[in-house]
Amino acid sequence: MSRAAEPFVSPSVFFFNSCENAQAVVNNFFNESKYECYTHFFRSPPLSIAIGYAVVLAFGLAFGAATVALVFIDQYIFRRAMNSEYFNTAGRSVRTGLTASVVVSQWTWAATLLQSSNVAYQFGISGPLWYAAGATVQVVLFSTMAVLVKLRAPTAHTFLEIIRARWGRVAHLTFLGFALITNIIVTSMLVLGGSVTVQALTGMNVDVASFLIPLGVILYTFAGGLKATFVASYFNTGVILVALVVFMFKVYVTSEDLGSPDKVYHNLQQVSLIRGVEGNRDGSYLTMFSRNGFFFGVVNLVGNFGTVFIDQSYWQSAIAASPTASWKGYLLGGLCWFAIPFSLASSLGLAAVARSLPITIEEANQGLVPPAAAFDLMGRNGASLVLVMLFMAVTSSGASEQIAVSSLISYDVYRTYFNPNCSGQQVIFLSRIVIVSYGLLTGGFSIALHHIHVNLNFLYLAMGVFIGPAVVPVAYSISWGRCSGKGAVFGSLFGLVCGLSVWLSYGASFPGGLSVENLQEDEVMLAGNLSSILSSALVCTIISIFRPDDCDWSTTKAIPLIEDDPNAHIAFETEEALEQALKRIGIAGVLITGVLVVLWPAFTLPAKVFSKHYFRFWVALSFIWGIASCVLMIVLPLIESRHGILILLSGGRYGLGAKAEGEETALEDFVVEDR
Ligand SMILES: NC(N)=O
Repeated sequence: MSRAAEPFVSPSVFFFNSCENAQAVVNNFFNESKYECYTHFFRSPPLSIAIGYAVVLAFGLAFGAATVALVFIDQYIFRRAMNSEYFNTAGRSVRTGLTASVVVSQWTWAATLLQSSNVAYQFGISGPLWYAAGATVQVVLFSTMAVLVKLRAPTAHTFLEIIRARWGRVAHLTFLGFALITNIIVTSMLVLGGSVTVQALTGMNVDVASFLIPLGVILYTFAGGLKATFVASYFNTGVILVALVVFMFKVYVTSEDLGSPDKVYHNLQQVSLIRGVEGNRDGSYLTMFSRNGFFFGVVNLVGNFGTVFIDQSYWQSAIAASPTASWKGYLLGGLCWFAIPFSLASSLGLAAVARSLPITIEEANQGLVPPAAAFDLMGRNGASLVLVMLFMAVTSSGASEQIAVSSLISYDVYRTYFNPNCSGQQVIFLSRIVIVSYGLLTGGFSIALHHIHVNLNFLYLAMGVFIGPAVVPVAYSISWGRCSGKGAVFGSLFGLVCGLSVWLSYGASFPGGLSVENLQEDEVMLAGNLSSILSSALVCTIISIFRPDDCDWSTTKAIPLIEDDPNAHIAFETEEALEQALKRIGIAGVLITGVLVVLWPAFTLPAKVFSKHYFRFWVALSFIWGIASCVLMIVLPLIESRHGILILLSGGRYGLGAKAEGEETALEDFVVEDR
């Protein structure tokens, strides 16, 4: 993180090591012989390069082949016509369980696994909570947007179509810029985090890994469109959550070196005494009183509003869901996702501290805390499991990003500005070209970022400065009829200029002037992120109050389809039910947000530095949340699609009775909500 977060050594404790390079030795306060005189953790890759290629290539190809097979069954056995509406919206009928599972997999980035443990490693127990809470609330609040899209723009394919229908060309182009920047930042973070970890664990060249990782994703996204990514997402989410449970049990139950909350607690206390955390109460890793943890929490909150609200992939999943599944899927998905950073970082991130592993700040900022902890506790099996988990996260989120960008280019560039009367087949053709080109391009971006020494931590913290200004105007586009196009455009551009000016000038004021290190300081990131989102919100709101729009949503309801889609026309009763649910969904979102980012952190403050009992309770909570999410995300989509599975397994002999005259196919049953 920043220099301010560098640990300090308590003067009351003397720690000796007899190494020749004593000054450069990192941690190892418990004198573990296997880490004697280590100056960094990854001296040599724990896995062979062949395993790296096997995971990156074979997994990618296997997923690609499985998805192509599913698409084949759907098209040729169940006679599903792949038109452009279906390719880009999955038929607007996906069920709650699968929607939630897709949300979990889309929102599980390389950073979710890596950066969350980095903040646990640097700030202690506050890091996992701030990471998880600060990135869950956006998904939960987005459930309101998901309902509003169904009510006010049921035929939309992208959120930019809504903006164009309301505010016209200038606003459309402005927010198209923000949307593409968001997708590029997110995809680069995915590929960069993935490739650096693949290199550390297997020795594969980062550039080669950056190029190969998007390839398998291209294959299945290319073949099956949005639904293919949804089916793959279900498997990815399942694997990630099972791996999470394995790691939790290893750290707190079965490990010979740790193996119980009490042992972890004892070691964390020892490390706090030897190398306390600057800005934490008593330098302890066991407290929510953490200045830099709090700064990170705010930056995390701001940045992630951008990566949900301005990322087409979340709008796309909302559009793809059936009306009732849209908001339920986001609420459930957000709450289940919480477990991934919280439980994983409370296990692997804290284990890295409790074992005093020789992980340098540079390695931590590259995202190497979980691979190091997993390798330390479980040897090659642990390293392999992290690799698979990471690959699952990168491929499923990467696929969503590819399909999101392909929709933006197809609908908002090609159809809007070049060929308004284009056919569905032209849209599918272009979508596929974009999927391939964007996949390759993001490999290139990630290589470039690596070569200019921009790491995962920097990108993660800086993203809100660039995309934060678009958050409030985009949210207003579907929720506030009086928000004007002028307010939205001026507000977002003003916010961008303001955020960048504050960030760059504040960073330049530190000794050494403008540099990546200074821009990465916690308070600099905090100032830049807050200026971006708040100044934009203020200007957009003030202009809209004085020069209001008068939107009755007729233009957004008239966004044209290319081929007809019966699910894009919402029945009157469904519309009424959604209107009634809207208020409750909004209240639920606000309540959950209040609990996660205000009440929960506030209630931990009286505990000051956690007692052993309090820490046991904390660990128990992370176990319950992790296991419940794992069971729900694996079982719920299966229960919802039991008819389809029965039909498929019995070759069509059983299960059709549940459907009216076999009106839905088996594969549809995996995703289709009862209407
Ligand atoms: N998706 C995130 N912010 O981990």
